[in-house]
Amino acid sequence: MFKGLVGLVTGGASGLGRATVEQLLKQGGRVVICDLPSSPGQETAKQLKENVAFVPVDVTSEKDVKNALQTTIDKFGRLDVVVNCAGIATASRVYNFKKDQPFDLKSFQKTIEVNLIGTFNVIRLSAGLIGKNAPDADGQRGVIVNTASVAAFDGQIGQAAYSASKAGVVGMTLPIARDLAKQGIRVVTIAPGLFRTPMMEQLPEPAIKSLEATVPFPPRLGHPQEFALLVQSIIQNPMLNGETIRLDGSLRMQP
Ligand SMILES: NC(=O)C1=CN([C@@H]2O[C@H](COP(=O)(O)OP(=O)(O)OC[C@H]3O[C@@H](n4cnc5c(N)ncnc54)[C@H](O)[C@@H]3O)[C@@H](O)[C@H]2O)C=CC1
Ligand SMILES: C[C@]12CC(=O)[C@H]3[C@@H](CCC4=CC(=O)CC[C@@]43C)[C@@H]1CC[C@@H]2C(=O)C=O
Repeated sequence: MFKGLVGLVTGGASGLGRATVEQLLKQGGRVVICDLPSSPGQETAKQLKENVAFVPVDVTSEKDVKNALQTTIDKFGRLDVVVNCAGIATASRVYNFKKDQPFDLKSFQKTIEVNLIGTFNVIRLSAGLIGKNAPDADGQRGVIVNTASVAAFDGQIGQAAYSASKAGVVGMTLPIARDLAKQGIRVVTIAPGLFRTPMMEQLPEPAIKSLEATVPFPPRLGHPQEFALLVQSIIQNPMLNGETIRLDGSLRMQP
């Protein structure tokens, strides 16, 4: 089923995105990695060698995303699957009473811009291309997978911007799935708990250890490959659509 499949993965140079790129390639797919010019995307594509291309993309830019889609067509001739992993994590309380300072509005806007609007930008621009595929026996033309976070549901202190951005991704999942249903394009969102990636590794190891202890089972950070396996299952299972799936070892984050 994956043989010849063409995927585009945003944030594909690192963490959950990179694991997804590797899994799609392992299954016989071809992949376009979209990530910031400053990311290790070029080296990643070189390491992975065949059936992979890197395109420098800021997901908030219409021009960049259109360019990535054109490269996808030029190199691989079609697009079947989009996986949106690009994202940033920011943390600040709504008001810092010690410094007598409100939340910086630019930081709030940037978080929404990348995590929510960037995801929407990629979906809106790629849907037309996926819709050009001939339908399979089930009428399916392709799949879009988004990445939210459990912070969309149990946002912690300091996560107003991050949680709002991820809740937006959860909120748009069903309406976009409905918008694209007639074309046979499915839309599913994954809400990961805590995964060991460079984003998580910004935290000091003792903080990571104490976070791990809050995960009921298995009491550890998720491996990025476990995220990639869920992406694979979503692609394989035609009944999954319009839904957000928590992937969190039953974690409910504390305030
Ligand atoms: N690691 C974790 O525990 C969790 C991660 N997530 C989400 O999963 C997604 C992937 O995160 P990780 O792999 O952990 O982080 P990461 O920091 O390892 O990877 C994120 C990638 O997104 C890219 N990126 C950032 N802004 C971009 C932009 N404007 N345009 C294009 N690419 C951009 C970065 O360059 C980076 O390569 C993010 O959306 C994150 O919010 C959600 C829940 C938990
Ligand atoms: C986003 C997430 C939870 C966080 O808020 C942190 C982030 C790792 C980097 C961080 C460093 C800090 O000093 C403040 C907190 C945070 C922004 C975490 C990575 C994954 C977490 C998540 O999405 C959980 O669902």
